[in-house]
Amino acid sequence: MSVPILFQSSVFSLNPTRPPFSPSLLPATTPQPSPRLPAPSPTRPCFLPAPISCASPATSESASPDVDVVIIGSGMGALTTAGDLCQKGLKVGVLERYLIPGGSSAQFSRPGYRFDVGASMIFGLGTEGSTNLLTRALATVGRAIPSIPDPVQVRYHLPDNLDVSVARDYETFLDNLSSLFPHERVGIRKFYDECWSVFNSLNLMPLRSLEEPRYLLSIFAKRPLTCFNVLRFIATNAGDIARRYIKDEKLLKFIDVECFSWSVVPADMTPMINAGMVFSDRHYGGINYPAGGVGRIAEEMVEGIREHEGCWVRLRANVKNVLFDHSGRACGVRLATGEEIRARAVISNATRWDTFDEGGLVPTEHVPEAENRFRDRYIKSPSFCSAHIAVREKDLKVSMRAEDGMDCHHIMLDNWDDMEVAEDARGTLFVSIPTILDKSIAPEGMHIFHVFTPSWMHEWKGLSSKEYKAKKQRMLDTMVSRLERELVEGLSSAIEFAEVGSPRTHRRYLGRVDGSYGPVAGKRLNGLLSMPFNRTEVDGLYCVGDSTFPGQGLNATAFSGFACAHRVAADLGFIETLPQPVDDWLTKLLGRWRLLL
Ligand SMILES: NC(=O)c1ccc[n+]([C@@H]2O[C@H](COP(=O)([O-])OP(=O)(O)OC[C@H]3O[C@@H](n4cnc5c(N)ncnc54)[C@H](O)[C@@H]3O)[C@@H](O)[C@H]2O)c1
Ligand SMILES: CC(C)=CCC/C(C)=C/C=C/C(C)=C/C=C/C(C)=C/C=C/C=C(C)/C=C/C=C(C)/C=C/C=C(\C)CCC=C(C)C
Repeated sequence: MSVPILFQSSVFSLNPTRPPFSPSLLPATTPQPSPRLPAPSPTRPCFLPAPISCASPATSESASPDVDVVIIGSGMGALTTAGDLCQKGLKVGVLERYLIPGGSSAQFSRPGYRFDVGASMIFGLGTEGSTNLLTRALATVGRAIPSIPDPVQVRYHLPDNLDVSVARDYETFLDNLSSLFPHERVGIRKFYDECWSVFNSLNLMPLRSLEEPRYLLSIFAKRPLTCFNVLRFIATNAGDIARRYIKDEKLLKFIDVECFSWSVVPADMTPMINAGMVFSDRHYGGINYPAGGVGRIAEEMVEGIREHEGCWVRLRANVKNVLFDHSGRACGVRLATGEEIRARAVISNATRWDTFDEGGLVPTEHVPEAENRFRDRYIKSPSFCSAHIAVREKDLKVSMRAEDGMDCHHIMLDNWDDMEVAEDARGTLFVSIPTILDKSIAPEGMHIFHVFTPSWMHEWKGLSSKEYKAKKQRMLDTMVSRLERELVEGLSSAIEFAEVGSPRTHRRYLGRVDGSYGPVAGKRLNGLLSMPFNRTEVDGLYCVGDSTFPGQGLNATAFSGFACAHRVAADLGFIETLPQPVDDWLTKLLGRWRLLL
């Protein structure tokens, strides 16, 4: 049975009859006034260097006020950086090309519904430790949002009838898995305990910029054993550790799927630091759904940033390129409208490719040689074909109640060989039903299903409009029939409407090259240290988000946001560093060492 696709060309676009979020967040036509530099700030310390003048000859007086830092994009990486910088007393401007903030963590509305653009499985909203980075990001702007704990991170429906629930409680999860592989009971515990060892170390540290030597020296001095434990794992991948303890090939395949489900690469290519975070935090802080939808996090961040004097967020502000002064230092941005905004530092939350590739934000003559190293090591991961589906509960033949055992997140795979990308929706199928946790995001009696499967841009190129629509319909039908067969009987006749997004949709609405989920290692790399940090080789230009250490994921990009804010604040004189020559020398030394890895 074929499921009708409604609004299919406008997925992620806004319903004009319903504001996407509180009206106070609607695009500000006039940014809040910010004093021109070098206005003294009460929090600005005496070691602040003289302001840099951005004297682009082609630059006329900008209509917008100058800021300390201008940020391109409003993904979670950008908003975390902005929040932390505002809190440190800097004047920050955020420019987002789309109508809603949050990038892949935004939400779009249809009458009565709030759909999460990206995944609904949220790490980092816990209350304890130092790795609850979304909670911490919200706190920088004085915000907190209620969240709903998810008792099961994910339920896997895998080949060979392997059905595994990842319970919030660690021991319950180990028991579930060990009952399926009793001969590997010891190995299973050893592998996941190693993940805890990484996590416990990270969770003891204040998480800041790893390219700021004063911070690094201070945490090594305070917690030497913890740091050496992190160093022990930082150049390894999860597959290496899993193989050390586990021999059963089917169990190793399960661990591949466990890694692939968030890193989009198998365990051998997944950095152990990230595996340690994900495989432990789900049992520590847990997976928590933000009440009202994932987009609430970005909305609250924006409201909080706007409350800081001189800080602003502008929507519908498409940055065309970065501006440079006579010395080659990045000193502002030019919008598609021709408007120019000057800043002492520029941060790009666009992907590395959208920042540095031809036609990107940085003109070719300013692209540093060092970018070739990134291109050589990292490739774009595939994008997704996704469907946001509104479903009538009364027409389903299964109970959708958590109490009856229905989980919010599922991963389905019919054939081990199809894990990475299989054409026509045969690959890994990701399913989230956030209304199981939060009924407020859909009308009474309705559910939201968000279903997606990896898909490459090239499969969607060169299609006529009719072929494009037909392909979307085929993908939707395949995804729905897989789901109906394995989990939700009656689904196809309970669908009110569905909106399908392709890699082309993700490119268009999220501004991500080829709609990619993010960078993945193009060849086997040693762990995480070769991933770029936030500084670039261009003076005054920084990157934040999933193209920087430690990669994809909201909590990961929030880490990159805190790290970026720390390094930028240090470079602009808002945080005390080691004396400049020593700071420079040690940072260079660290950079050289990372090149050897
Ligand atoms: N469960 C989860 O953990 C979860 C859920 C959702 C998203 N994610 C992941 O979160 C990460 C978030 O990523 P991120 O912070 O790197 O960013 P992002 O891609 O989400 O956001 C980047 C933002 O920059 C904007 N932008 C790009 N170019 C621009 C330009 N020229 N001018 C103005 N704005 C521009 C885009 O419109 C977008 O809003 C991704 O890895 C994503 O896959 C994870
Ligand atoms: C010398 C040097 C440099 C150094 C030294 C040593 C040290 C000190 C180090 C340190 C380090 C650190 C701090 C690190 C950190 C890290 C971190 C924080 C990380 C994080 C991570 C996170 C992550 C990765 C996450 C992720 C997540 C994700 C991606 C998710 C996703 C999801 C999805 C997609 C869902 C799907 C499913 C369904 C729907 C079912």
